[in-house]
Amino acid sequence: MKDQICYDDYQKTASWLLSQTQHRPKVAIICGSGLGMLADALKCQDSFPYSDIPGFPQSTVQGHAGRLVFGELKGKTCVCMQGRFHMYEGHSLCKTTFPVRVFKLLGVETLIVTNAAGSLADSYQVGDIMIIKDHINFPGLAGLNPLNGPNDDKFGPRFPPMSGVYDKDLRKIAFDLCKSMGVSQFVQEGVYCMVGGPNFESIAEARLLHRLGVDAVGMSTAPEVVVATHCGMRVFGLSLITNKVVKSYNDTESVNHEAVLEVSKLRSQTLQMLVTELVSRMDINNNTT
Ligand SMILES: O=P(O)(O)O[C@@H]1C[C@H](O)[C@@H](CO)O1
Ligand code: HPA
Repeated sequence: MKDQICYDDYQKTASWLLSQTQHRPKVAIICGSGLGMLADALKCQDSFPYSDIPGFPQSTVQGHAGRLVFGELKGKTCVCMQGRFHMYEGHSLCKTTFPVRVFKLLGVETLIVTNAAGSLADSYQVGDIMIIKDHINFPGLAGLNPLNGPNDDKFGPRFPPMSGVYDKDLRKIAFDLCKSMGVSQFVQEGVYCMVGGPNFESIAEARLLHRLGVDAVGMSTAPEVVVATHCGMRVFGLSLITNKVVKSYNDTESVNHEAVLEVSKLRSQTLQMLVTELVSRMDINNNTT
C-alpha cells in the first residue's frame, strides 16, 4: 500500500465492503491487544480477513487477529476491527488510521477505541478499566500526525480542535453502567498517553510521564482518535490496565507482551458486556440494509 492515500482509495475500500455486506454500521469498535473477543458478541456476523479487503493494511502483532467483523450488538449495527495497526509495525500514520476514514465513508458516526495500557497512576491496579478522559499524543506533539500533508476538506478542517474529544455523555453512561454491573470498584477515568513503542518505557521515561499527569501509557489509539475527530465522529475510549509501569530502580519486575495478553483475557467478559450495553444505550439511527 502506498504512503500517500487519497479520497478515492478510501472510497474504493468502502464501496467494496458495502458490496459484500448488507450491514450498515453506525458504530465502529477497534479492539486493543488481546481484546479481539469484543467482536465475538456481534450477532449475524459478516467477517473479512484484512488480506481480502482491497487497500487494507495487514496486522502483524500477536493478539491482533486481522479481521473486520460486521454484525449487530443488541440490534445496533457495528463494525469491529479485530486487530489494529501500530506505528511501530512500520506503517505510516495514514495507514494505521486508514480504517477510520473508511468507516466514515461506511456511515459510521461513533468510534469506540480500546487498548491495553500500562498504568502510571499510583492508585490503579492491574485489571482496572480506565475510561479515557483525554489523551497526550506524544508522536503528534513531535510532528508525527496522521493529518500531516495536504488537508482533505471532504473529511474535515485543516486545524481541528482536540478539546473535549472523548464524549462526556458516553463517559457518564459508561460509568453508570459500571455501577449497575457491580464493577465500579475497578473502573477509573484518566489520561492516556501514546508513545511510539515498540519498547516499553525506561524508568526515567516512566517517571517523566508520571510527572506529566499521565494515568496510562500505550502505543496506539491517539492517531485513530485524531482522524475520527477530524472527520466529525463521536469518540469513546477504554484502556485495560495490563501492567503497572516500572517507576523504581528497586523494582525487579518488568513487563512483556505475553503478560499484557494474559490480563486482557482476564477482563474480556466484563469489557464485552460494558461495550455491548454502552452500544445498546446509544442514541443511533439504525438502518440495516
Ligand atoms: O493495540 P494496543 O494499544 O492495545 O496494544 C498495546 C501496545 C502494544 O501494541 C502492545 C504491548 O503489549 O499492547
Ligand atoms: N507501556 C506501553 N504500552 C503498553 C504497556 C506499557 O507499559 N502495557 C501495554 N501496552
